[in-house]
Amino acid sequence: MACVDTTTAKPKNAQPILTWDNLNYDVKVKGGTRRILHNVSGSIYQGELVAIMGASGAGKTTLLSILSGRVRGGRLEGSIEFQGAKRNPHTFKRMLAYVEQEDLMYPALTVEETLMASAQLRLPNEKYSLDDKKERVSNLMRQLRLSQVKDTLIGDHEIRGVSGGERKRVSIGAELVTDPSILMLDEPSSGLDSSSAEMVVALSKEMSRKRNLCTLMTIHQPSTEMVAQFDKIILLAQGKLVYMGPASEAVRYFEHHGYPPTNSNPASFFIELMTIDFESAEATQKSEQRVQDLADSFAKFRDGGAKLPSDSEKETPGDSGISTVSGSSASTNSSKIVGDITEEQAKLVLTKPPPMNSWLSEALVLLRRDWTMTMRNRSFVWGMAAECLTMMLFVGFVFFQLKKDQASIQNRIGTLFFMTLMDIYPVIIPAMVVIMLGRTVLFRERSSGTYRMTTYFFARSLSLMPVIFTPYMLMYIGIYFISHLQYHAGKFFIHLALHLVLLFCAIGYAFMMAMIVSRIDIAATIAPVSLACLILFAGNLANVNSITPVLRWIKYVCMVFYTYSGLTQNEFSGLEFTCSSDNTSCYKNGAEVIEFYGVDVVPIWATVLINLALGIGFYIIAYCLLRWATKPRFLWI
Ligand SMILES: Nc1ncnc2c1ncn2[C@@H]1O[C@H](COP(=O)(O)OP(=O)(O)OP(=O)(O)O)[C@@H](O)[C@H]1O
Repeated sequence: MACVDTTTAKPKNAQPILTWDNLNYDVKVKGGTRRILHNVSGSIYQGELVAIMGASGAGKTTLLSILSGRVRGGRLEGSIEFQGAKRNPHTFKRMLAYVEQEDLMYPALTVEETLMASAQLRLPNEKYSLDDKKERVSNLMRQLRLSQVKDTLIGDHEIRGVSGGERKRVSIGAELVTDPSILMLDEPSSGLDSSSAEMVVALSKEMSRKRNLCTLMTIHQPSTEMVAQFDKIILLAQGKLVYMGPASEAVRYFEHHGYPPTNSNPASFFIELMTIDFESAEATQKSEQRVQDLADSFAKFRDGGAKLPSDSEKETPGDSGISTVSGSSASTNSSKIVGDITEEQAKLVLTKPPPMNSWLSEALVLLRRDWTMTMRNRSFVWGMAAECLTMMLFVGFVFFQLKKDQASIQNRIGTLFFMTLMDIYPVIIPAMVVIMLGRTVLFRERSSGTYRMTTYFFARSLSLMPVIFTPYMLMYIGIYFISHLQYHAGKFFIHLALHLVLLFCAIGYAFMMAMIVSRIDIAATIAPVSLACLILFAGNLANVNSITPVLRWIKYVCMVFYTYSGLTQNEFSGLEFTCSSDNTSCYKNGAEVIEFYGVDVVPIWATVLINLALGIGFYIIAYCLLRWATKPRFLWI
């Protein structure tokens, strides 16, 4: 009797693109460890569309994460080979396109901008001109049926954008813009209506065929039509492999092993078989036993050569018909492609690849992308402008046209201190939120090695500066003249320089805080407290010379202290004040005020330089934290 191999359904003479052997994965749980995957082995070929299916908690995402090299924590055993050799982590991620369950993209970019940024960052300029990249993106949009929404924003729960199905296709497109060998998708149908989910699966199949790509996806409960699209399925139950082979043979396999189909949808039938019933202790034990039997049967079946008797009517000598399921097109293509690995690809497997493009080209692409996003963040841009205009009018008219009497001393000090605080609170917190909003996309892009961290850091900081510096400088110029601070060109420019440097520090501080704390709500609580501490040492609320020596040093790392000190010295030096008979104490000139407030410890030029150094220090710390916080800590075998 003719038999068919149902575990691999491999194209003749083809080498698998990815093979995994005896994968065991354990995680720490309260009171010990829990095994999530048990001795899972398998292989996939180019041109195949493969689904990992199983009930919730079966270990689908875990298996996909391990195969993609993105599993964190726990203990991993076993081996994985890419194109017949041990994987090189640096190069594997360039050959792999990984689409996470959540569509992690910038909501303020359009579909075309998102794909174009991916093409510009991930395709080498040496090989592809800008026009080539545009053409590639345009073809991709056509293939993924996205052309009609190319100018629509990606969107999120706040910004109206493309539909869920379209967003998923953009996520796929952003990964397929290069020519990966393997596409992995984690639950691509989750959250989509049935027709969008079917479209995603159908397009994945089309892409696999056209590009000779191996596509592996986890999927919870596909429709009958979707199951029919898969070349191969991998069924997991409680982390155990219960079937791996052609999708079309799965029902027959279970029937042959004593489980006749109970549902017209094969996926529902498989899930029923593999689900643990928690209704009662007896039901749980029975279903756990069934899963164990299924896993044992499959292990035995595979060890015994994985042959199912073929249907007599289908039987053709020398050809089971099964391998055609896994890829009539795949079979021809696979053997061709495996032999067709370019010299360049072969080299990549052995060595760490150089960055895709030059530092400058990468930085310019990111700067453009970040600038577009910043300018589309209307609440941030207009919020900054409105805040500065309001404060200019408010502060300017509270401290309107200051005179030279004794009351004006307090008012001048009030104006300068308030202006210093304005550089801090209203800048740091919104800037921190804006920086943190892109964290998830940053993690995704770093995991796939899309760009250098230095270019990201440069672009992100630079794109924020004009939006903050411009309204703030205009506000300070306005207040300066409305309040009538000393009309002296030198003093005016020093005043602006002191603010500019403090704003530079504030953005660095915001970056640092955004890297220290991973959640916006926590950051929004910690940042004001840390700033309040700094403000205490600014020299206005407490006389810095009278603070206990144990804490007095803090003023030397307090950027607010330097700016306030510089502004006060700049404004008061050279001023003469009038005294009237009502004044119980009287400052005759600015020098006396400066001395009384103890703000002359550091000369003005030094306050500017020290703040510049502190600012650079914040950026350096923020950069180191960025590298550390976003460093992929994946287990690798
Ligand atoms: N790091 C971990 N620590 C503890 N338990 C974990 C860890 N990772 C995974 N698990 C557990 O392992 C099991 C498998 O998880 P996994 O996310 O792979 O399942 P899944 O099949 O993808 O489920 P779903 O369809 O619901 O997403 C689950 O019970 C999960 O709670």
